[in-house]
Parts: sequence; C-alpha cells; structure tokens
Amino acid sequence: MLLDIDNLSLTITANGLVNPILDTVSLSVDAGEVVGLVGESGSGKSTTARAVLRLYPHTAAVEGSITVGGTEVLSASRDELHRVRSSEAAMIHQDPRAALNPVRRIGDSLTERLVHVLGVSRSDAAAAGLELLAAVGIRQPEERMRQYPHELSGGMLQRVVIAAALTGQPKLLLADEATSALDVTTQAEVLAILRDLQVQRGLGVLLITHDLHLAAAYCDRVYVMYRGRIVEELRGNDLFHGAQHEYTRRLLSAVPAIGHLPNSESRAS
Ligand SMILES: Nc1ncnc2c1ncn2[C@@H]1O[C@H](COP(=O)(O)OP(=O)(O)OP(=O)(O)O)[C@@H](O)[C@H]1O
Repeated sequence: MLLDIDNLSLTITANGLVNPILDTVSLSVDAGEVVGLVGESGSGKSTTARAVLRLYPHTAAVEGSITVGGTEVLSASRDELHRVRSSEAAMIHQDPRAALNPVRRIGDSLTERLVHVLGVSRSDAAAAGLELLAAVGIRQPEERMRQYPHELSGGMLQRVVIAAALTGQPKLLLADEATSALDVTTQAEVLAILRDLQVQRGLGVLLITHDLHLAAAYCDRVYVMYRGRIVEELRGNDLFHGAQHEYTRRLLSAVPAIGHLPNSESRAS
C-alpha cells in the first residue's frame, strides 16, 4: 500500500484546552488509485492530509501510524522525513497564488526543489521544468518560465503548482481542494490533466473535496469524514445510492441535484 493511515488520533492543545481533532482515522491509498476524502468543513480532512507530511503544530499530540511507501512518518528520522516530503509525497492546495512566491519567476519556483532540495544542476532543472510545464498542458513553456505569477491565469497557475509538485517525482499526491477556486471549465481542464498524469505515472491521489459529484465521478473509493472520524467508505460509483451512514445521507441530501435547483420564482415566493 502506498499510503496507509492506521488508527490516527490527533489532539491540539490551545490556551490550555486539549482539542480532539482526529479520532482513530484509518484510510489507505494504493498506487494508481484516486481516493476521495469528503465531509463538512472542520471535519478534519486537511489535518489528515497534512499529518501525512508530519505537518501539524508543535502542541499536537499524535497516536497511531502513517506509512508512505513503507516509511513510518510519525517516527521518521529527519532524513527519512526529508525523503518523504521531497520525493515520495507532494501536496497541492486550493490557492495557487498562495503557493507561488509573487516576486519570483515561474521558472525559479518550478526548479527550486530540484536545485536546492534534490541537488540537480540549474540547466538540468530548467530542462526538467520545461518538460513538466509541457506535461501539464502549458504552451510556450520557455516564455512562461520567465513570467511572474500575476501574468498567468488561475488555471494556468494551478497547472504550474501541479508541475512543481511533480518535480520530485512523488508517488503520492495530496490534493486539498486543489480545483475548488477555479471556474467550472478550468476545473474540468485541470482535473483532466491531473487524471492523465495520475494514469501515466501510476500516482496514488488523495483528493479532498467538498464536491460530492466530483468525488463520485472522479474517485475509485471515497471516505466520508465526520467530526474527526471516518464514518463510511464507499466506491465512488456507489456514493450517491449506496450510503449507509446517517451522516453520509444527510451530506448527500444537502447536495442540489442537477435539475432540482430552486429557480428565481420559487426563491422569490
Ligand atoms: N493549528 C490548529 N490549531 C487549533 N485547531 C486547529 C488547527 N488546525 C485545525 N484545527 C481545527 O481542527 C478541525 C479540523 O480542521 P481541518 O482544517 O482539518 O478541517 P477540514 O475538514 O479540512 O475543513 P475545511 O473543509 O473547511 O478545510 C477544525 O475544528 C479546526 O478548527
């Protein structure tokens, strides 16, 4: 198994109060598999994904196990953790503008990890950067490498962020609402690119999303999270009609079905 989270519990202490955030969370992602993690805001999805890279506040207390490619992340040495973060798993966030330094050229942001973390020469890193930009469907990559983030659209920037995440050739992608900030058409384009890359490279993807239609259509399996616990695991295809847990049904009933959106007349009445 590429990612195996087993009985992960996490509390964060703030102002003397111990806040339980995750409670015995278990989930797995195999190589070549797209796995969804859905649930309402604050249910613990991002905390789970960040824990995979051992990113949590120093006041956190953590129990359980997280293995990435067989390495136990929670007790990993500095070197092992560095390897996991630089070449085993990468995270993509919602806002590409926050992920890229606004005063650095795209090419510098893209090749940074290769040069400074993986010790690749600048010319090899530039060649790899160009290749990655082409792989995420960016035309005229040489020109883009010289541009600054404000010169690119949101969809283009998210492609750059995906390319940057792939520089260490990770096997696992943690996509935290990675397309939520994009308009519907751009979202579909970015998701299609992500799917192509996932298939070509046999990547495992943990896809965190609020969009249950997307989770159902895009994911092989979906975990449903509620108040820090996994309450249900379903095949993507079964999400809308196979849910057993009361919370999953409530979550699904809150999703407007296409064709059943309130029209302006009924809203006005
Ligand atoms: N650094 C922190 N200190 C204290 N509490 C935190 C911290 N990070 C997260 N939390 C709390 O942990 C809970 C889970 O947050 P998390 O961001 O993982 O949820 P989420 O399901 O990803 O929500 P969203 O969908 O809104 O991103 C929330 O109650 C949040 O307030």
